[in-house]
Amino acid sequence: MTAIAVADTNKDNKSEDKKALGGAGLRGQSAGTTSLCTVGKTGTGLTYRGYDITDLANYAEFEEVAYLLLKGKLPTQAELDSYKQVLKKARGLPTALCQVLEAIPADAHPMDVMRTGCSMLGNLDQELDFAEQDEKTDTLLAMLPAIICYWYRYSHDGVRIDTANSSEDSIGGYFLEMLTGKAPSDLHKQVMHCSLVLYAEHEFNASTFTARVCASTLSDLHSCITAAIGSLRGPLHGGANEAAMAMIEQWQTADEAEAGIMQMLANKDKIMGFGHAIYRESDPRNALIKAWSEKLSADVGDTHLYAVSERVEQVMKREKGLFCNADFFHASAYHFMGIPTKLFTPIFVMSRVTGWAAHVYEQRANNRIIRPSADYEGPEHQDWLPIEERS
Ligand SMILES: CC(=O)SCCNC(=O)CCNC(=O)[C@H](O)C(C)(C)COP(=O)(O)OP(=O)(O)OC[C@H]1O[C@@H](n2cnc3c(N)ncnc32)[C@H](O)[C@@H]1OP(=O)(O)O
Ligand SMILES: O=C([O-])CC(=O)C(=O)O
Repeated sequence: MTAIAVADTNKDNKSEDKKALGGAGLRGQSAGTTSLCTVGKTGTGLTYRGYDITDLANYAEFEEVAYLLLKGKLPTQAELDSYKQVLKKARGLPTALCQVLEAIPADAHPMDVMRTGCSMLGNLDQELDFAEQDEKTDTLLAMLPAIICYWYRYSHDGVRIDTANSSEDSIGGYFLEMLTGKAPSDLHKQVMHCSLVLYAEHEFNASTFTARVCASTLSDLHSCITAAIGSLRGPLHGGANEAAMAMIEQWQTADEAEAGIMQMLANKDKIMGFGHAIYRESDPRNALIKAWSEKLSADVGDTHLYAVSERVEQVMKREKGLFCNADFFHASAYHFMGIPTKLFTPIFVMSRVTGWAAHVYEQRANNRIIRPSADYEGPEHQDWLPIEERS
């Protein structure tokens, strides 16, 4: 009797909670404090340390935003120049890391390559004291583009690239040069700055929260970032930009796209690159990357992909009231720049490592181990059964 009464009460509480919190997934609950970012609050709804995302995306280089997140203020020109020099000098991959990357097969998932690369670096460049956190983050930020490009070029083209030598002084430009072996255009470098700025930070999203949970045990930086990469990999989070590309490239015309989306909605499929856990009306990053996608579409003489993407956006609004999140127009933008689809989410990592590291610093500065409770819904007490009496 008692057990049933308790179970019923829990059930009632749970449906009350569900109504109050809009469901599971810790939605609507504050899980800590941060001075890094607001999501869905004032202005366009996204700020980094008080600066609106539109200003940052339109006027800042990615390295300025990295500095803002990691060091707490926008850099002066002299500070920015010297920060970029530090990052540039740290790019060359250690031989032992190259050897590990060469052992990873060409059909590996590039996010697994990023995870392994980060983890291996944690063995070669150990964080022995939290006083080293800035230096370790700089090295990671500098090496993540090199890690993915070294593996990609070796496993796909049989080429060992020289990761230490590049005239490109920005992370975006360096990535494109390492990937293609050619100097990138100014247009492509501008798009990379915007994209990396948009992806840099987003409060307590799943991967950042993963990093903070790991940091709260007083673990090392590489463990926190490796864990975060694993969380970002999933298609409900960072992996959505690749999934969106796989979807839109099936369609040759906007009408075909409309029919395809209607069918997917009838099948109750999730449409990748749409919806958001926090934003209700729009994701402010969408308009910014969409504008670049349109520009790139004209630049490459695209005949259909941008039109397909726009039609998907219209149909999703009309049918479900859902809007594009940061990932949707990233798909076509990256595609127009000639970036292979499977490298889309690793670019997200190259940027978000700044937000993750800044959150690790915050967590360390005011730490209590993150350890929530759970509502138990398993069986009540059970009597022990010797193995021969079990069925
Ligand atoms: C950078 C980023 O990580 S942005 C997110 C990238 N992820 C994606 O694009 C994946 C597709 N989108 C989704 O799966 C979800 O919108 C998430 C994971 C982003 C957010 O999930 P939730 O917070 O649970 O979404 P939310 O509570 O707003 O969902 C409301 C309803 O809309 C539906 N919905 C939300 N997004 C979508 C979508 N993309 N396609 C179809 N239906 C959707 C949900 O199924 C839910 O319906 P239900 O109440 O009948 O179950
Ligand atoms: O905030 C989220 O849940 C997901 C997201 O948009 C991000 O991490 O950029």
